[in-house]
Order: sequence, then C-alpha cells, then structure tokens
Amino acid sequence: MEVSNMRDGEVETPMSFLEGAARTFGDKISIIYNHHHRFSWRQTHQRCLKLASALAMLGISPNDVVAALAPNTPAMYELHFGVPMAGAILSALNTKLDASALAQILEQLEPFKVIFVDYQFIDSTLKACEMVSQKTLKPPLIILIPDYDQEPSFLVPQGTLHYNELLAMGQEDFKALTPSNESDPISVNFTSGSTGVPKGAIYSHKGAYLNSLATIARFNMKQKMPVFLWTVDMFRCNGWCFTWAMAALGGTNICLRNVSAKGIYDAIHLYKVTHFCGAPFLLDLIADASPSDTRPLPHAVSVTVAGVLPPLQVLNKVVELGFDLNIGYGMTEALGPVILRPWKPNSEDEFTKLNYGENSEFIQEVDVKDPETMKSTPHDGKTIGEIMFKGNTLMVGYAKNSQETEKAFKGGWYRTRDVGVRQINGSIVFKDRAKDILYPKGEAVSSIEVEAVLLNHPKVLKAAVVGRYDECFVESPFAVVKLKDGCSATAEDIIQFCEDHMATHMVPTSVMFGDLPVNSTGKLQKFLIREKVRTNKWE
Ligand SMILES: Nc1ncnc2c1ncn2[C@@H]1O[C@H](COP(=O)(O)OP(=O)(O)OP(=O)(O)O)[C@@H](O)[C@H]1O
Repeated sequence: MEVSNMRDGEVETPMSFLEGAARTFGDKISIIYNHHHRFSWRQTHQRCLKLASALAMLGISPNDVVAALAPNTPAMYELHFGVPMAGAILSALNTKLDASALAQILEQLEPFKVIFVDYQFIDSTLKACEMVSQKTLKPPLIILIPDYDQEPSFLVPQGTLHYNELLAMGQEDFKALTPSNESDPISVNFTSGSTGVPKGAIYSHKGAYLNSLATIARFNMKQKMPVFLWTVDMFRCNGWCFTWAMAALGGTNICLRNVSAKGIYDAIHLYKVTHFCGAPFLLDLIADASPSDTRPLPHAVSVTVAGVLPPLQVLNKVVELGFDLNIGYGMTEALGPVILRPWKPNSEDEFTKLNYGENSEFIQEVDVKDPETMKSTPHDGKTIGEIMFKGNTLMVGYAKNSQETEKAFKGGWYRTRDVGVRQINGSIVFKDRAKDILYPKGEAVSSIEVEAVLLNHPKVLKAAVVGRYDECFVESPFAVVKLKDGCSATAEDIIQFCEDHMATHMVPTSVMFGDLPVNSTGKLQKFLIREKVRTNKWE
C-alpha cells in the first residue's frame, strides 16, 4: 500500500471523521466507560494520534496488519482510528473464540507484528500464538490492555508492552498517514464461521467511509445527537461501522465490557442512550429480564438486531416494553446490515419476520437473481433466487483466499449465498442460506421457516432442521430439538404440532432430541448437524 503524509482531502477515509469531531465537538464527551472514565472528542483524537505515532515507532509500517482481541472498551474504540492513522490494517478478532479457533484465524492474518490483547484474553492469546508459531508465526509483540480500574503492573506478563506505556511513547503532533488510494485496506473482519472456517473480509477506506455514512442514514441518526450503547461487538464488522459513524456525528459512545439486561436499562437511564444494536440474543435478554432490572423507558430508544430472529412473542414483548425495534439483514462481507426495516408489533405471521420491505437499502443495489442466468427473478412471491448486492460498500475480497473472492463476485455482483423471493410489491423475503434449503418432494422448503414454527412450540428451546436423504436419494426434513429445562415431549408430539401449523411437505419426518452445535456467536452450525445426520450419529 502506498501512503503519503499529505492530507490533500481527496481520499475518502473514516479517519477524517475523527479530525472533524475534534474540531467541531472538541469538548463534547466521546466515550464513557464504567461511569467515571470519560473522554472528550479532542482527547480521543489526541490519544489516537499518539497511538498511531507509537505504532510507527514500533516499526509498524503501511500495509502491516495489527490484530486486536478486546471487548467494547475505550482502547478498542481508539484502535479503530489509531491503527489506520499509522497506515496499518486493523483486524479486530472475535473474543468468543477458544485458543485453537483463534489460532486458525491468526494463521490467516500472518505475518503480523503486533497484537493488542485485553487482560481477560491474555491466556487464550498466548496459547493461540504458541499453536501458530509451532507452524510458522514469528511471535508477535503483545500489547496488553488492562482494565481501567486495575493496577497495570500486576497484569503485565513478561515480554509484553502495556497499552498506557505505548500511548505515553507517542507524539500528539504526529501527522496521520493517509492512504494514497481509497481502495487501500483499513480492516479485516472475520465472518462468524457458521458454514465452516471463518473468512477474513477486507474493507477499504472508501467502503468504510461510505458505509459509516450509510449507517447514519439507515439508522436515522441525524435528527438528534445519538448516545450509542456498545452492545454490538466492535469485532463484528467494526461494530457495524458505528465505531466510525459515531465520530462522524460527534455523538457519545457508552462502552460496555459485558452485555446484560440490567446494564442496558441502567445505561438508558443514566446516559440517555438513543440507540443500541447487535445479534438477536439482545431481544431475548430484554424480553426475559427480571422485573427488578426493567423500568419504563424515559425516552425513545431504538434497538436493531440482525440474524435469525427469535419467536414472534419475543419481538412483540420488546415492542410492548417500549423499544423501537428494527430488524436488519446483512453480513460481514457487506460491512453489516444492508437492509433495515422497523418491526411492526403483534404480527401473527412468521412470514412477515423474513420480509425485508421494498428495498430500503442505501448506496448498494440489492437484487434477487437466478445464479446461473443472472436474470432478476419475477416479482411473484414464489420464484427463489440468490440475493445479490452491488456497490461501494462491500468488502474488497477475502484475505489470502483469491479463489473464494472470485466466487463471491462472479458475474459482477456480490453473491450472498442466501436465497429469497420477491413479492409483487418488490419487497424481498429472505428464505434461507442456499445450502440449507431442502427439496422434499421437489418443492423448496426453508429450514428457517420450519425452525420458526418449532420454536413456537411451548416446550422447545432450540431447533434445527436439515435434509436427510433415504436410500433412493429422496430428501426429507429432519429436526433436531432441544427442549426447555424440565420439559418432556415425544417426537410424535412435535410432529403433530408441525402438522397443525405448516404445509404437509414441510413437516419433519423425524425428530431427534439433543444439543445443537453453535458457533461462537450462537449461530447454528448446520454443516456439523448434517454430517451427524448423514452418518446416523443421532440414532
Ligand atoms: N435477518 C436475518 N435473518 C436470517 N438470517 C440472517 C439475517 N441477517 C443475516 N442473516 C444470515 O447471516 C449471514 C451473515 O452472517 P455472518 O457474516 O456473521 O457470517 P456467517 O455467514 O454466519 O458465517 P460464515 O460465512 O463464516 O459461514 C447471512 O448471509 C445470512 O445467512
């Protein structure tokens, strides 16, 4: 990557948002953490410049990858600016991974010289680095991020540098490096690993810049100064690009190490939180919160989730509690949710959960296409096609995986590998991942739709549906169900429930009970379930 020290204003990069925030909102609070740790936008800007300067002193040069493993703390926020200001590429890693899964990811990032690690994750990082170095990795320098309320010296293992020591080395008058080309990489974000090993999606400065602005528009954040509660992981698409969008707005970031219903309600009341978002488990947290943790909302609060949604009762409960609920559809490769729509309460229809409205997308083109002919599918509510995107707010490719990159952009569109249909009014209904669609008796069945019905059974906690082939290669739906604690049910009970609530060809022909494999973000790993079914491990 070529870089120049000259800010000529022509390169679109989210780094310019932080400069703007320091200029325009210098004294305004940028970050609050654990109540008493507060920074202004001017301070955040200065700290990021020092961070960039210190990284340059450590020998980090343009195009180097800097990894980070930390929850949503101020340091993690600062890394989103400080690393690219040194011309380097930030890879924020999933804190929920165990050492061997982390090692798989580190191998994909190799070579990298520096990894920032929150004190909570130091053991798994050391183990992962050791696993990789046995193969190839030259051990990276570990920079330890302490908790803000703990004695640093107590925590620093030998051979590591302390985050605050690093900042102290840096110069505030450092001139941030700007990429000479806006397509240069700013970050690498890993997918969730629902269908296999996570893939590293590379974001460009331009994509990050445009998607941050798109995020502001999609989430209607311009009307009043947002106070954003960090419930979405910053390692997830750089916090759905809110890391950068919040600087563009000069809003306030409320950092949270751990997410809980109490933490959410407390922050809403203490700091007047206006927005928060993340995976759908947030809705279960709110809906299941004990009455002592919940309180009437003092003002409008928007919550947005993206991913396979919980049952309708949960969505409706969250709305009853007063939240403005939005649901989103997107993925790591598209820098987060692309299509967003408000949830209308008291819907009786599971189908409406999957209907993403009439193209409310911003910047990107969205279409449903026949993957072979690339023709748009008719707006008839039944022809299944692949959901595809086009635009400047997509990844530039996968790290070290040109074959997958080529496949992903075949035909000039980003292929989501998700399938959907177009309604007569043009709205897109998400059906399923292409791999997970079943064809019993030749008719397409969405595994997600069958699972949604199963989750409405009062005794079912979790459910997964995959296809099973008989000796004549005829596919039929096979359900694996985990019951709620203390509940019992037979396969016949479950099948009867399905017969009462869905079309005959969708009804599972077999039901098994047991635990379901999920990835680090709680998503079902159907490839593992299919394998178990194929090898008759459930019986
Ligand atoms: N609202 C939604 N409802 C149902 N599924 C969704 C929704 N939004 C996103 N998804 C699913 O999540 C996927 C994106 O998730 P993510 O980028 O985290 O990686 P992943 O596909 O889970 O993991 P991997 O690519 O490693 O297998 C989408 O392609 C889609 O299948």
